[in-house]
Order: sequence, then C-alpha cells, then structure tokens
Amino acid sequence: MTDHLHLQQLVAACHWIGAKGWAPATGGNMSVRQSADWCWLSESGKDKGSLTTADFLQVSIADNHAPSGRKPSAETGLHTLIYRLYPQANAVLHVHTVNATVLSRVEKSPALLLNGFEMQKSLSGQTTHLDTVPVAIFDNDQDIDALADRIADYAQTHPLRYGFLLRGHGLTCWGRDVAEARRHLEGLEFLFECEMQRRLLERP
Ligand SMILES: CSC[C@@H](O)[C@@H](O)C(=O)COP(=O)(O)O
Ligand SMILES: [Zn+2]
Repeated sequence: MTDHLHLQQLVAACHWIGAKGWAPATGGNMSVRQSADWCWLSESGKDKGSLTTADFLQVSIADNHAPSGRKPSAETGLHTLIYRLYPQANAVLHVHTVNATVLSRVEKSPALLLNGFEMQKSLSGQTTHLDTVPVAIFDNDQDIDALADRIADYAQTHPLRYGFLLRGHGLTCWGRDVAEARRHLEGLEFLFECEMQRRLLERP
C-alpha cells in the first residue's frame, strides 16, 4: 500500500517534470526506493512525462538486476549507486533541462559553485545565501558502470548532497522522499537559471 502510494507520488512527479519540459523526447529517468534492497525504476526509452505506475520496474539496488526481464533505464546504475551511498535517499530524479545541460558545459571545473542566492535555502540543510553550495560535475560517459565508479570515487572524499550534474547531459538529484526530491529539483533548476542569467549579464 505504502509502496503504491510512493509510486503514485513518483508518477505525479514525472508528469510535472514532463509539463515543465525537463524531460524532452525520451530523456530523463526516475525512481523510488522500495526497501533497503529494491527500488522501482522507470522503463528505458519511454516518454517520462506520460508514465503510469505500470512503467516502473523493480530493480535490485545491489546489482541492478530487474527480475521482470524488461529493460530498466539506461542510467539504472546511477540510481542504485545513490541508494547504496545514501541510505536516507528514497527518491531519485534525473532530468535534461537546458540550464543543467548548458551550464555543466560552460563550467569547466569539477563543480559548479552557487553563492549569493536566497533560493539556496530550498536545499535541505542550507540556511543562508552566504554559503557557497558546490554541485559536482562529472564528464558524461556512455559507459554507465564506469561513470558510476567515477562518481563513487569522488563521493568518498566529497560527500554529494542533493544532486550532481553530468556534463552536457543533465541533472540527477534526490531526496528523503518524492516531495524533497521535487523541491531539490525545482530549487536547483531555479538556481541554474539564475546562474546562467548572471553569467550572461555580468559578462565583461
Ligand atoms: C534521449 S534519451 C538519452 C538517454 O540515453 C538517457 O540520458 C536518458 O536520460 C533516458 O534514458 P532511459 O533509458 O529512457 O532512462
Ligand atoms: Zn539522461
């Protein structure tokens, strides 16, 4: 029952993401944790803005196995990595927004640094615009196992909070529940838009 409720909340989040234009074509993928060992992941290749609960497949968090035999997201390995790294993470959202895609290319360093924005407080634990919030950027890779290994290595020394960027690809973020993952997504996307505008307008 709780399971079904969480999946329904995730489906609502997918429709919201679709309406925002944050998962164009078949881009994006979404998941929710079912237990310590299992999660529900969106099926690969679907339009994520019009998913139903039947489009989510059970996947093993330990080894990405999907007992149904259907194909879960191509980026399954990034979702399960987050569930393994952060037991408090219960929902993961991956989107292809224009701001995340472009900013992650324009910023050449390993992290986008956000500073001076009130909306930083939309991110759990942030209490002031005066802090600098780093959002890690990983070079994109079609080899998701290799990408997941790189992210896991980085996370050993730089614990990831809220989410990370994939260069020229998009944003992956998470939360304690679907509501928090949505808030992090909306907050980060707003911050990316502000940072993009700031860089454009302050350009010498
Ligand atoms: C045009 S979709 C690009 C995909 O390779 C991927 O980045 C993505 O987000 C969706 O993949 P999916 O396998 O449907 O979850
Ligand atoms: Zn993607």
